[in-house]
Amino acid sequence: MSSVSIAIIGAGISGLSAAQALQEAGLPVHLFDKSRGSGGRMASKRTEAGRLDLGAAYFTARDRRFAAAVRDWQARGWASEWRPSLYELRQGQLGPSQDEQERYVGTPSMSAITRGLLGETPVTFGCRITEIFRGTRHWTLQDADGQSYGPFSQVVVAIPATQACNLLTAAPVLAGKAANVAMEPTWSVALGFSTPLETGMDGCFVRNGALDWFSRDRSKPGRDNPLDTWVMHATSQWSREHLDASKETVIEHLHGAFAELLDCPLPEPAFSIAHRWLYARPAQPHQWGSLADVDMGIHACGDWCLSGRVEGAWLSGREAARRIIEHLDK
Ligand SMILES: Cc1cc2nc3c(=O)[nH]c(=O)nc-3n(C[C@H](O)[C@H](O)[C@H](O)COP(=O)(O)OP(=O)(O)OC[C@H]3O[C@@H](n4cnc5c(N)ncnc54)[C@H](O)[C@@H]3O)c2cc1C
Ligand SMILES: NC(=O)C1=CN([C@@H]2O[C@H](COP(=O)(O)OP(=O)(O)OC[C@H]3O[C@@H](n4cnc5c(N)ncnc54)[C@H](OP(=O)(O)O)[C@@H]3O)[C@@H](O)[C@H]2O)CC=C1
Repeated sequence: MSSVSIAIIGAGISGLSAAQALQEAGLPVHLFDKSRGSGGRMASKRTEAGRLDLGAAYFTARDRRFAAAVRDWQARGWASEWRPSLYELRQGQLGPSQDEQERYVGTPSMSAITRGLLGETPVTFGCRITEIFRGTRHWTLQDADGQSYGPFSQVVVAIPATQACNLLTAAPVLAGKAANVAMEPTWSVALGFSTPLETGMDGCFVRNGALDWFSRDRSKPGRDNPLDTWVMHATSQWSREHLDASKETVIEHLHGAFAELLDCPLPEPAFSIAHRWLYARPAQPHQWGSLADVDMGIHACGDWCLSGRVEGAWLSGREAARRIIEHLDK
């Protein structure tokens, strides 16, 4: 086996899932991420109201391999089951909508899972990769400041499709597939209240107008935020139509939609924050697993290759790793 590292661009759940599987097979990896930390859309934002899950609110585990990984994360204290009191808006009426679905969250915040998976893995943060070149045998990466990294035996591109296609030019078939995946935006807003809201709801599927979903942070296990914080996600359509709205406008609008829906008085929030996810979810899910030119040694993975959720992203990273290991074993 080669002692030259495998480069993984993106330290979200798909990149880290690939990294873990490759390292378990004895292959050295090096991760690159443009952010200051791991997690991507599964990260939590550090705010004056505590750590807030402004991206993925929770995840489910329907695949047995992913369910086994989640049990391992639970045993390590990185994740717990979340049993929210769920509501739904149906024909204009809010009502309880409990189900048997098991849902999980990172503890004490969503970030704990990717922090745990990252462990001691070599990583370069604050590094936006802009180009990937293949020489006669190896790959070289270049970042936005013109700095080069390499050599690498293989490259795994584990970032949203819209961004991935720019890095996949060495493999035009892969670049073409990524270019055809539209990613939808999501505006996310958190509001914090000094007095806890008097409602029995912990989470609510709204899917109407501006609001898609909202949930109460303190109903999740391991949270000890000083305020009663609520995170709301706008629908894809509303987010698209308000893509360039100011954060203040978005907060005001989602606050208003939340207040109209609630079954209790809503005091003025003591804290508010908005975050725009430009590439939140693929418009249509694909069942590719991962994309690869195995002979060249270039792979793409992420939620857009499989289901558009945390589970799909994790499975896609595993699949990219499996194909690399299989090819090297030949
Ligand atoms: C608001 C919102 C709510 C969601 N809710 C849920 C939910 O309830 N349940 C669920 O299962 N899923 C949910 N999701 C989806 C889930 O978060 C994603 O499916 C999953 O986290 C995607 O992981 P990933 O590794 O494919 O990509 P990402 O998490 O996007 O990771 C990609 C990483 O690559 C980095 N990167 C990008 N470009 C470059 C570059 N050029 N160079 C270096 N680094 C780069 C980014 O910084 C990022 O860290 C939600 C997403 C959003 C935005
Ligand atoms: N905003 C984004 O960018 C974004 C949001 N995503 C949301 O993530 C969850 C995850 O989906 P998953 O399949 O893992 O979870 P669920 O089984 O909880 O939800 C799937 C959809 O099923 C409906 N649903 C589920 N339970 C109930 C319930 N008790 N009452 C009413 N409805 C329920 C609901 O919508 P649909 O009926 O299918 O329209 C759920 O959305 C999911 O919420 C995504 O919207 C993922 C990625 C990006």
